[in-house]
Amino acid sequence: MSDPILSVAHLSVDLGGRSILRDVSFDLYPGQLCALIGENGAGKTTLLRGLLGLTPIRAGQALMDGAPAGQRRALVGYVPQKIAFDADTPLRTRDLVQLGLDGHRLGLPLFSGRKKALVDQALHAVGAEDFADQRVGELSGGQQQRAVIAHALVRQPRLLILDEPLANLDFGSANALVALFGRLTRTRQIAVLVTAHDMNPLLPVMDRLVYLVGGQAATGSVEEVVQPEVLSKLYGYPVTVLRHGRRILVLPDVAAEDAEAGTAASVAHPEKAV
Ligand SMILES: Nc1ncnc2c1ncn2[C@@H]1O[C@H](COP(=O)(O)OP(=O)(O)OP(=O)(O)O)[C@@H](O)[C@H]1O
Repeated sequence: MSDPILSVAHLSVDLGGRSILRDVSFDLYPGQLCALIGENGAGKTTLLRGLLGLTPIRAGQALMDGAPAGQRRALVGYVPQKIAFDADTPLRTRDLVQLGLDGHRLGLPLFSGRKKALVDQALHAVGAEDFADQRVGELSGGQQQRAVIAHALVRQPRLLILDEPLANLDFGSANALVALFGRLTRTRQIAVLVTAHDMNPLLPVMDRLVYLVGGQAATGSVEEVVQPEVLSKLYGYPVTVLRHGRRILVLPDVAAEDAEAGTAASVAHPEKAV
């Protein structure tokens, strides 16, 4: 196997005097899609910002292509959370994608023919040709996501990072985007890191999983990570894993909690023991 494009080892981050991430480790290789799953406030965005060198790391390291992550931003296409455009934003999809080239190359302009070819390639890669000349503010949520992904892809990054790209999308649009992530990973052999609250939509394309709970992570394949023992340790209380068809649900293990409470009650009130 080739070298990892991203290697995170024992990463810890503090913010505002509070520990937000503790001892997070995982590797990501070209041609792999990794889902970073966690509830609100679990630390997903903080982890991404640490990787990008936007938030200081307290301990551990994040290497991109062997160098400290902040020094390798040219390798990365980043789509932050919650990008929205006003209906009257005077920018076509094509212009937004081209900004991905121009914004980083001031003083070193590309020839316009080459620029147009790169923009067309990125629009094609995300299936945005049909709305390339439409204003971004007039696009649907799913189309806007495609537009910002094309913007991030236009410089042909080796690592694509997407923060909550499925938020607020209907089922069909989310599934179409997930299929797009799978295609980009395989055909371009790039590494893709996607954050989400729910792992289910991403299961069909996911190679690796980083499951974050309160700043601590379990990492590996879905089979390795989504196990009651692994997740119970992470949550700090018993959880059960239910599989229904291709869907997975992680729930507090009520039976185990009741049993534990029963034991505690028995100890506290031995006369009640059966
Ligand atoms: N600049 C900051 N200073 C202090 N605390 C912060 C700062 N930014 C984030 N936090 C805290 O860090 C924790 C993790 O936040 P983060 O945004 O990384 O979580 P998240 O998993 O991305 O959540 P969400 O899914 O809601 O976006 C939260 O408790 C948040 O309040």
